[in-house]
Amino acid sequence: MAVLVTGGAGYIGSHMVWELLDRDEEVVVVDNLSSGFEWAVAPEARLCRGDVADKGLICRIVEEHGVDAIIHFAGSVVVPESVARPLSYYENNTCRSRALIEAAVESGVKSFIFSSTAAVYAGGGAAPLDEEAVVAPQTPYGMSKLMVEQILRDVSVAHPLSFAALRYFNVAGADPKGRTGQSTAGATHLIKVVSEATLGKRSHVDIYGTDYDTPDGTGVRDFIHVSDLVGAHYLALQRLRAGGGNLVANCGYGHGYSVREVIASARKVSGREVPVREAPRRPGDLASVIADAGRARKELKWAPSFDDLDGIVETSLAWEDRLTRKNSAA
Ligand SMILES: NC(=O)c1ccc[n+]([C@@H]2O[C@H](COP(=O)([O-])OP(=O)(O)OC[C@H]3O[C@@H](n4cnc5c(N)ncnc54)[C@H](O)[C@@H]3O)[C@@H](O)[C@H]2O)c1
Ligand SMILES: O=c1ccn([C@@H]2O[C@H](COP(=O)(O)OP(=O)(O)O[C@H]3O[C@H](CO)[C@H](O)[C@H](O)[C@H]3O)[C@@H](O)[C@H]2O)c(=O)[nH]1
Repeated sequence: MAVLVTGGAGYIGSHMVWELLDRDEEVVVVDNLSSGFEWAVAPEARLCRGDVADKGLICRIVEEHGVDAIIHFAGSVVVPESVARPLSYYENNTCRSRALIEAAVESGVKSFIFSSTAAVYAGGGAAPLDEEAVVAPQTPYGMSKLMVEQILRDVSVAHPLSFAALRYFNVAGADPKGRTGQSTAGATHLIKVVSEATLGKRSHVDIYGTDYDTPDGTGVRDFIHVSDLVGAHYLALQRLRAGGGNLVANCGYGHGYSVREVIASARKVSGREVPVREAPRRPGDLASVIADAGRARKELKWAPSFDDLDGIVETSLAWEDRLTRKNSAA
């Protein structure tokens, strides 16, 4: 029995691979390395360089390795880019996922876990969003993911395939053992940007908007540590293998921190100055996005271990530092 992890050379996927190996699972990775790194894949996993839409490749891997479950992280992830290049996002995130699901059905894979996102919700209020909140993606990125959720729902009715679609809120931090982290240059995620600025890899952090209706005027987000996130995927895998049925569930902690609080945390944890510049609001940003993750806690018995902003920032800074030394040694 083996687990196929698509996008296993990327940020979240590379953590998933370590999580599975730590639990003695056999792991095969399919990644086209469009934004991932070969070195990010744990050496004990088998990396097949290729595209998730290559049905021949997927079916061959399923057969050769006895794959019983697919965890599908591969995709394009930059929200503003999806607004500028919608066709490319619908192609990579929706059409290629459809092809992968078809390969899963044809090769008899029974369990499928999909990376969905809080970007499927309309959002807007300050209250935590549960899975019954209004779903109305504001960007092609969010819609490209919601369409895959619907494909999975329909396919699971017609074929013996069960799925979990996990809707991530703001994923951050890095493996506490320092084995992997967020490595993409030019990333736009707040905690990555703050980590780079703290270590002098950027001149400053732009604070996008200081006049939101939030306690300190800056945007508030529910930051979930990547290790807790992949832990939820492992629980979802166990549920599906045990015949537990389909699940759509939010992944977040249920409370948020503002942009200023994140910057203050980086200053505290590092003891360094973090230069900031107040900037206008970023188009499309909401004031506050918080998860109600009651369903994941109830259905998966998910109990997070890293719900601590300073800890998240600390692991992110540690990885950033490691990455700097790794890149300068190369
Ligand atoms: N990072 C977040 O905050 C966040 C939030 C919500 C959802 N997600 C979802 O989680 C998943 C992983 O995100 P990430 O942050 O690790 O991104 P990432 O860019 O680090 O990883 C994506 C990986 O997929 C690979 N890939 C892309 N298209 C492929 C294809 N067609 N075939 C094979 N490989 C392909 C890339 O090379 C990369 O290794 C994505 O589906 C993303 O939409 C991420
Ligand atoms: O340099 C920066 C970067 C971000 N921000 C602010 O920090 C907050 C978080 O922004 P991110 O870009 O880190 O994340 P988003 O909330 O925009 O989006 C993230 O969460 C979404 C779900 O809500 C999707 O999952 C998406 O993939 C993921 O990038 C926002 O208020 C943003 O304005 C700054 O002030 N400066």
